Amino acid sequence: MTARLSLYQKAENELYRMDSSVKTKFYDFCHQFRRDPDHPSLDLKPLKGDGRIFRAKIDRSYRALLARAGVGADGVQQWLIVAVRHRKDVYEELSVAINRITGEIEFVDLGVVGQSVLQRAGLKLTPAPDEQAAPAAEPTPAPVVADRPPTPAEPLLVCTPEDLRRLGVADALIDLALTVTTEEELDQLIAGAPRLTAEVLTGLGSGMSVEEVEREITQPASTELEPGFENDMAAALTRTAVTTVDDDIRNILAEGDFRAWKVYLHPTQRKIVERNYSGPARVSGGPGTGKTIVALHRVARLAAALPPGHGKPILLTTYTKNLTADLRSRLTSLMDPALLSRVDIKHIDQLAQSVLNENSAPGSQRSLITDDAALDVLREVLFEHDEHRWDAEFLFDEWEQIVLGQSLATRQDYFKARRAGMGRALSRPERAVIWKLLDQFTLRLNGLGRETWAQAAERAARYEMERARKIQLRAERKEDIGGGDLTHLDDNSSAMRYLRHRYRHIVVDEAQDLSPAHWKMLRAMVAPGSNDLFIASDTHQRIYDRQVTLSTVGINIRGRSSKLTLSYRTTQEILDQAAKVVRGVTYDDLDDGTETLNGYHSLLHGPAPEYVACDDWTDEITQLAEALKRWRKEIMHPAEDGTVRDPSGTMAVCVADGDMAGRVAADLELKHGITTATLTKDGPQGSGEVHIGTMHRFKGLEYQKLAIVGASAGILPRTAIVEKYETSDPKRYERELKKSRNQLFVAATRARDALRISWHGRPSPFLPLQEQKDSGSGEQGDGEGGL
Ligand SMILES: Nc1ncnc2c1ncn2[C@@H]1O[C@H](COP(=O)(O)OP(=O)(O)OP(=O)(O)O)[C@@H](O)[C@H]1O
Repeated sequence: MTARLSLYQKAENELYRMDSSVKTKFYDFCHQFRRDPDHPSLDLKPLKGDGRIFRAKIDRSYRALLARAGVGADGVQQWLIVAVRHRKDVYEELSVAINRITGEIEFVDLGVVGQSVLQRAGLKLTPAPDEQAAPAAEPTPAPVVADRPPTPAEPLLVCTPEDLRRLGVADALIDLALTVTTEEELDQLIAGAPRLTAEVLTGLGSGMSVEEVEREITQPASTELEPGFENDMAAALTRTAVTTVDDDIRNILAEGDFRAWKVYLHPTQRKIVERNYSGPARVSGGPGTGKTIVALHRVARLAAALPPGHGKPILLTTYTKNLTADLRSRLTSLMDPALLSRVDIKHIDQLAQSVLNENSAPGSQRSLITDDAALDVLREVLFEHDEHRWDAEFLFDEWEQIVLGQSLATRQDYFKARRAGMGRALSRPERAVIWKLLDQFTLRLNGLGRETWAQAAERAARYEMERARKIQLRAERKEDIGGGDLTHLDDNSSAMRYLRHRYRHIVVDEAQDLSPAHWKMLRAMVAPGSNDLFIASDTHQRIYDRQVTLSTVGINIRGRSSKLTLSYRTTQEILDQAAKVVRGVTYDDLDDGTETLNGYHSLLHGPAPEYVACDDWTDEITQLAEALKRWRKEIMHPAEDGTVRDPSGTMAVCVADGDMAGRVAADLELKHGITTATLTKDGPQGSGEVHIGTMHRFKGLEYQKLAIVGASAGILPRTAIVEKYETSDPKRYERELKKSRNQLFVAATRARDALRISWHGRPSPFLPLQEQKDSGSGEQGDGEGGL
């Protein structure tokens, strides 16, 4: 090897989209280049704009654009492939620079900036002379000033060149960005810009202030550059998201961007993964911003830093069973098997069950009962006591939120308990009656040998807290006597002597849905200290009625919170609409603060979501079937190299409840010949092409094309359930509405390229239809009852 080659992330993304014949030739090119960059077949020549950029031949039509990136520690010349272009798209006005904020190498190609912007800025691009047609090379002063258009329009961004410089926009794009006058121009500039520039401009374009962008986008991406190495390309290369081109690259290219998340982390993601936290830390961010990816990489990093040993000192947990299976399979493909064996991967209820098993005599375990079945038991108790002041739903909520939520063990505790967020005030005598009823209810469950999931979690938390208390007590006593053995303690059994916290590190995904009991259990399972808890969550996606303030359960994340804003999943068009579903509603940040979607954006673009008003159920299903068939055709359209994609599992239909899921599946199969698979808690059941499930089941998943069916008023939110709270318990009513709104938000953000929402009757009030109408786009038909 006489040259080392790396591939810039943007170039790799471009390659994924190219015909496979170009990919094969590119691979051969890399092979040749590494052996001998000066081989005549490669025809390596400098471009005139920036002395560091060269172009070389991949084949007759395609060129690799390369930047010299210094010499490695072993003396080998390093090159970075910054782009792969058709020869007619190669211009002289290319530049590479080291970003002053991130310290990364950035490549700027003015060729991708829109013509109107270039013209307004007075720039004209100079095509690079192609080797065959090239006249004798003449020095080309770049860029050339062209005629300016007569009437300059108002610039879109309200900031100064100095602001943009401070925010980290690439120097070559600062003046251009300030000449942009329309959103289309800004989008085009963003699409071709280096990553930090794109994020900053998107943030400013979406209305964030310079200060907000600085705080939420620039600061998290900043790196302290070693003095003296600020302009060192070799040092900058180590900070840049690149793939080292070796024999592995062929597989990466063959697999497409499916593997991209394993290879690269965005600098903001990488920072969050690699930071050393002095205590619990949290990453938040809108759907698809890579919170799960960050959590997985964080596990891998923590595992790599473990001292040698056995056992499983790291816990990776999440809320549901199918997400746990997904985390396991992704982690398996990310980590070395030896390190993976040090990670315990369990969903939160499974974890609680293992604690209860450990603490119960054989055969004495209670079996679990669903909330609906438990509610029936409570109804029986109320009936027997001829109690009508409160209905079973109200008391069940009181029990889960207040009694279990705050682990209240005695009547006195309940008298003193704060009931913030609960709609109805309760006097002391009322509390006395309620306590008695709930006591009867839990005794009844106990007698049946049953308990709810929430109850099990609360019991498990108590066992774990007791265990943590013993560990702490022992440690304190040991410290008091200056080390030594505690032979004088009452319980000096070996079980006690070797009692340790279960985990060294805990990583939690989809944390917004965990209950206070879950948090107490987790807190007690890991010793307080550096890197103890790492939490990934988005409270806009909270779809169970759980609320927690982490600081009240001993988890202090202040000063250790970070936010991701770039969606890798959803197009900007889908994201805009989804964000409107939750706009105007306040969300907590799992602590005392609030969380917003400010700066949430995507660099991907696609068609606007479709809103479809239908006449009735049959019409809705018929139109859905037509859309699914159209999508299928699009997915199976042969690629340039003739390959055809398998559409299985790329499309999904999301509905509000299980009954509707069954009806949609039956109608699609029987009336329209479309095969389906139902999403269950164990993943998709059946081998059909289109996945169908309730909104709860879509948490954490993603599909290329997604349809939401039955988005009608009365269903979203379910009037029959929420209506009764409107007057009797306004706070509960608000909570129920929010839960339903969040479900729609989660469902809509599962779509990658195409989203279609349909209803019959009146549309759901959560759909952003009025704005569609006002802007005169999107919606088809106007639905019964109007909007
Ligand atoms: N650095 C990256 N490079 C390429 N793809 C990425 C990167 N980070 C995330 N992705 C991709 O973006 C998609 C969303 O990622 P992920 O599921 O981690 O997001 P999330 O924030 O957890 O989403 P949600 O909150 O909706 O569950 C996935 O397909 C993932 O592979």
